[in-house]
Amino acid sequence: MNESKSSPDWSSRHCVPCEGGIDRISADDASQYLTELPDWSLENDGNQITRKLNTGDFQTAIRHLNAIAKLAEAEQHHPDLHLTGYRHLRIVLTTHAIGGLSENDFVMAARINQVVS
Ligand SMILES: C[C@H](O)[C@H](O)[C@H]1CNC2=NC(N)=NC(=O)C2=N1
Repeated sequence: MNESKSSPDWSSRHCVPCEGGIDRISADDASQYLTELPDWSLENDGNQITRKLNTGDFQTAIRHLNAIAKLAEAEQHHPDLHLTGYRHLRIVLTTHAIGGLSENDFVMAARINQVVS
């Protein structure tokens, strides 16, 4: 395992436009990356990462949702956002263009952590 995989410092990076043509990140590498992002889990055979945020109330959930939407537009990488039970937010990241995980998903996860903290 190389140094960049153990300390990628995702939050200092930005998403790179992706329209395919790159390899999906393997489930093994994704698990390693998630040691830096403990609120996130690997799902769907290693093709997506998710975070659940149980906020205190509807307004807080909407505030987080709007902050994530603004970030997604700035980075041009867009998570699926599920708001259920009026205050439970589930965030799903995958790279549609490759049908799996790219570095963009980990950059977004780290940046989402910053905007919802
Ligand atoms: C060129 C630009 O990166 C693409 O259109 C983006 C837009 N946002 C995206 N968001 C996500 N989650 N996956 C993508 O493949 C994707 N593609």
